[in-house]
Amino acid sequence: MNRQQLRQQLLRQRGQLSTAEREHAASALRRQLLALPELRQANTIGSYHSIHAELPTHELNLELIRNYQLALPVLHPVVKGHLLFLRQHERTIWRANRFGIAEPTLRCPDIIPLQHMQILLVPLVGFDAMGNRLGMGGGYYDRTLASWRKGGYPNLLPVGLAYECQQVERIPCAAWDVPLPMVVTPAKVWDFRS
Ligand SMILES: Nc1nc2c(c(=O)[nH]1)N(C=O)[C@@H](CNc1ccc(C(=O)N[C@@H](CCC(=O)O)C(=O)O)cc1)CN2
Ligand SMILES: Nc1ncnc2c1ncn2[C@@H]1O[C@H](COP(=O)(O)OP(=O)(O)OP(=O)(O)O)[C@@H](O)[C@H]1O
Repeated sequence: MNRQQLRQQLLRQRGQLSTAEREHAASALRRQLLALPELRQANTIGSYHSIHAELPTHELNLELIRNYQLALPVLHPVVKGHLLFLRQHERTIWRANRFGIAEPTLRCPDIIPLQHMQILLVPLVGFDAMGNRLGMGGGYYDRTLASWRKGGYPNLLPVGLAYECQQVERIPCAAWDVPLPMVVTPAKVWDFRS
């Protein structure tokens, strides 16, 4: 199965989860994630607004913002295929981007560079036992993580969030794919670093 076929199959499977199953998974994942020792040392966390059948992140983001500075992705207005991360605050004005995802309106003082984050939560469509990741196909997070992979942000831990059903035996990967060091599912913390 190629990447596109695998993506379609995984999106179909994910789409079949009921609302109750999704909410239940989100609350179990929240418990796993908030108990991570790596979160104790963090002060700035990059997250995202879930869309479609993605594991819901709304409650998680509400909890995170109580204790951390939270940064949310914005499609880069100039550099195509790239993301910027913006600090969320009480005056943040939201708008839907071209994928229908709510993002903060761009204000330069709100930009948080990746070197100032300790944790970056990453959406995914599928992952395998090596931490390889399959996303929505835009390459946004691969570009975001390209410098991290080269050792650019030694204090940043990217963490994929997924349902159990998103795990597959093997993701056929491309040269630009950046394997994740950690994936958290409702049942388990997958630490691929050791
Ligand atoms: N919640 C969330 N935010 C994110 C991402 C993500 O995967 N999830 N992205 C991760 O990179 C970036 C946006 N990338 C996206 C790429 C494609 C589609 C999308 O819906 N594409 C098709 C449907 C694809 C399909 O069903 O096969 C569409 O527009 O209808 C959405 C987001 C940045 N923000
Ligand atoms: N570091 C990079 N530099 C330039 N192009 C890249 C880079 N990473 C990915 N791309 C391009 O992005 C496209 C989509 O990549 P891919 O299918 O791996 O996306 P994805 O990981 O599924 O999506 P996302 O990261 O947005 O969730 C590819 O055609 C590839 O050429």
